[in-house]
Amino acid sequence: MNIDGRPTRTIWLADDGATVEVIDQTRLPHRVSTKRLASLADAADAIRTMVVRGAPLIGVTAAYGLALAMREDASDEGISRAVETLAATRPTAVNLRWALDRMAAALTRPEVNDRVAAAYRLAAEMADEDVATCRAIGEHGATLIRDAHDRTGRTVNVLTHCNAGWLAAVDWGTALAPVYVAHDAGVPVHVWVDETRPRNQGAALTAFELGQHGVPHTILADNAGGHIMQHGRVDLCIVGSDRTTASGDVANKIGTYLKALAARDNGVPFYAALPASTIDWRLDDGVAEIPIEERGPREVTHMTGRTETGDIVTVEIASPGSPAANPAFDVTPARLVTGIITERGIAAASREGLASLFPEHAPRPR
Ligand SMILES: CSC[C@@H](O)[C@@H](O)C(=O)COP(=O)(O)O
Repeated sequence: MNIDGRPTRTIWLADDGATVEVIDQTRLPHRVSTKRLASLADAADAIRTMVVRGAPLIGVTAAYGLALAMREDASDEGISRAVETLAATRPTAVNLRWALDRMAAALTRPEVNDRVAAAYRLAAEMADEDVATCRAIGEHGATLIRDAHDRTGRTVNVLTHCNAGWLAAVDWGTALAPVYVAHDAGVPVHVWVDETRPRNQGAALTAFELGQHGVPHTILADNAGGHIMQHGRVDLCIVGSDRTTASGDVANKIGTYLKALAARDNGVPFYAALPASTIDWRLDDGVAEIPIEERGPREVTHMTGRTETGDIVTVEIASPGSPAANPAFDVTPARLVTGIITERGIAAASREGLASLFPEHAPRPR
C-alpha cells in the first residue's frame, strides 16, 4: 500500500542485507517513522511493545527475528532459545507459533553454517506469501461487497473493528483487503471504523490507512455500532482474527463479540477474514481454549494523543488510583459468524466448512 503516495510494506530487509526495518506503529498516525531491528532482542521487543502488531505481521516479524537470532547463535540450542523468546512475546495470535514452528523445522535440517542464509530466505518467502495470501482474501471478500452493491445499487457500508488492514499484515491486510480490492475496482464502499479502545487501533491505524488509500470512512465510538446497525446503516461487518478454532470460533480484538451480537440482532452479516495460518486446528472450543492476553491497566486509564501544537502527550483519563482490567481479545462463537473469508474462498464457520477448504487439516476417517 502507500504512505504519502509512496508504496511501502510494513516490514522489509534493510539495504545492508542483515537488519530488518519496520514501520513503528506506536507512533502512527502522528509520526511516520521506521525502526531498525538488528537482533533477536530487538525483534522480540518490537512484538511485545506493539511497534509491530496484527496477527500476520507478528508472524512474519517472528520469522525475521529467528533470522536475526541465527546470526548470533545458529546451533540447535540457539534455535530453541530464540523460538522460546519470540513465542513468549504475545500469547493470542497463533500466527506467531505457526511462523516459529515453520522456521524451526526448516532450520534444523541444514548444516549450522548454512542456517543464516536459509533463515533469511524463508523469512522473505513468508513475507511474500503473506502478501499473496492477503490479496487472495481480498479477491474472495470483495465478491460480498460487489454483491451488496448489486443488490442495493448504493454505497456499501462495511463496519470493521480494530486494525486488520495492511498495517496488520505485510501488505493488503485481512478484513480490509476486500475493501481495498472493491474500492480499486470502482465499487462504492464506505467503512465504519470502530475506534477500538483501549489502544485505539481503529481510530489511529485503520482510519490512517483508509485515508491514505482514499477510501471513504467514518470513525465511530466503540459503543455506537449497535445503534447504526439498528438504523440500517451497516451492510456487512468484516473483522480479522488472531486465532480461529477448527470449529470456527473467532478470537479477535476485545469488543468484536459485542459487534457480532449486535449484528445478529439486526440481521447484518458478520464475516471474519483470515489466512489459514490463523486457524488453530488443535482447538475446538474457543472460549475455553484460546489464551487471552491480559495487558497492563495503564492502557485503559491513560490515553496518548497529539496536542494542537503538535506535541505527543499521554494523559490520565480515569479516576486516579482506580484499578482497571484490560483483556485484549475476546472470542466470537461460530454460531454468530456468517462466514470465514480465507485465501481459498469463503467457508461456513464450522468444522465442516473449514475442512472443505482445507482438506489437508480435516480429521482422517477412522
Ligand atoms: C489482520 S489482523 C487481525 C487481528 O490481528 C486484529 O484484528 C487485531 O486484533 C490486532 O490486535 P493487536 O493487539 O493490535 O495486535
